[in-house]
Amino acid sequence: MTEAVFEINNVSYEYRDRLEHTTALKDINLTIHKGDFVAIVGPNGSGKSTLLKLILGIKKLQTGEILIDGKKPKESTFSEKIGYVSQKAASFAKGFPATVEEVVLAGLTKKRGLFSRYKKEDYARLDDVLKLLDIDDLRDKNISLLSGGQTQRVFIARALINNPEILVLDEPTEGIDAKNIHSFYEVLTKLKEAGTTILLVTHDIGVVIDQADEVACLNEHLHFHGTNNEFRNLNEADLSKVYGFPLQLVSHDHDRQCCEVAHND
Ligand SMILES: Nc1ncnc2c1ncn2[C@@H]1O[C@H](COP(=O)(O)OP(=O)(O)OP(=O)(O)O)[C@@H](O)[C@H]1O
Repeated sequence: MTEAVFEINNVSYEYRDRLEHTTALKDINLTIHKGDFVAIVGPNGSGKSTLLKLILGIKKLQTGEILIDGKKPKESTFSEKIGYVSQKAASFAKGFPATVEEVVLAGLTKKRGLFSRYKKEDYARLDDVLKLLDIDDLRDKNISLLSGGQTQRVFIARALINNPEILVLDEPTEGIDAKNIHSFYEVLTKLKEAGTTILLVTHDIGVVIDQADEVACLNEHLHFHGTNNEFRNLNEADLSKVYGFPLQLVSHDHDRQCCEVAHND
């Protein structure tokens, strides 16, 4: 087994305001290894985004510990090696007056500074990521004129321009059509082959069990963490238990595949 990139130990999290406390995560233990493609699945409100935000240091830990590359996040330089695409990245782009090239290059701001000029190697890397995501023909277009799927690719390119070792994606295929979802997963496969660790939050269980190496099912607690084969071999009762609410498997063709899941209630 390769070394651990993220170690999440006994992590709990509550949103607190004056009137109420909402528990988002309870006692989560999860280790993610270098080069793995891990999908985090769970129903709405199950704590997926909260867990990603804690891992990325966007939210402050309340209970437990998260180690990145064996170190506390503050002592680690690893955060520079993480590319993140948030759930709402594409919707922020509406009405934003910038071209695709400008948005993707902005991914280098942390490395190059806000006002420094980009280098020749930055433009070479820009060419590479635009080609990888098949958006090189859009480079001079205003981002606000793109479709949802194209915009999502632009934000993935922006996360990739730094050559991250880890890519963290929060529901990246939301609002994208089937054809574009397929080519999006092809990109992830290429990145995985190149050694990138991928952490993907999604509702798309059918696609995920084909693509990811491991599946983690979250619903406040971590109900299951195992290989995609172990996940695939769960029976309906187990699946409902690990997913955290009653589910019915919908089989396709002759193969028993949990391509889709539906509420029983
Ligand atoms: N800013 C906030 N203030 C209060 N409660 C919040 C806040 N953000 C999230 N929550 C609550 O925390 C819980 C977990 O939310 P979270 O966004 O992590 O879930 P999720 O699994 O990512 O959901 P979805 O699939 O709908 O994106 C939910 O009950 C949610 O209502």
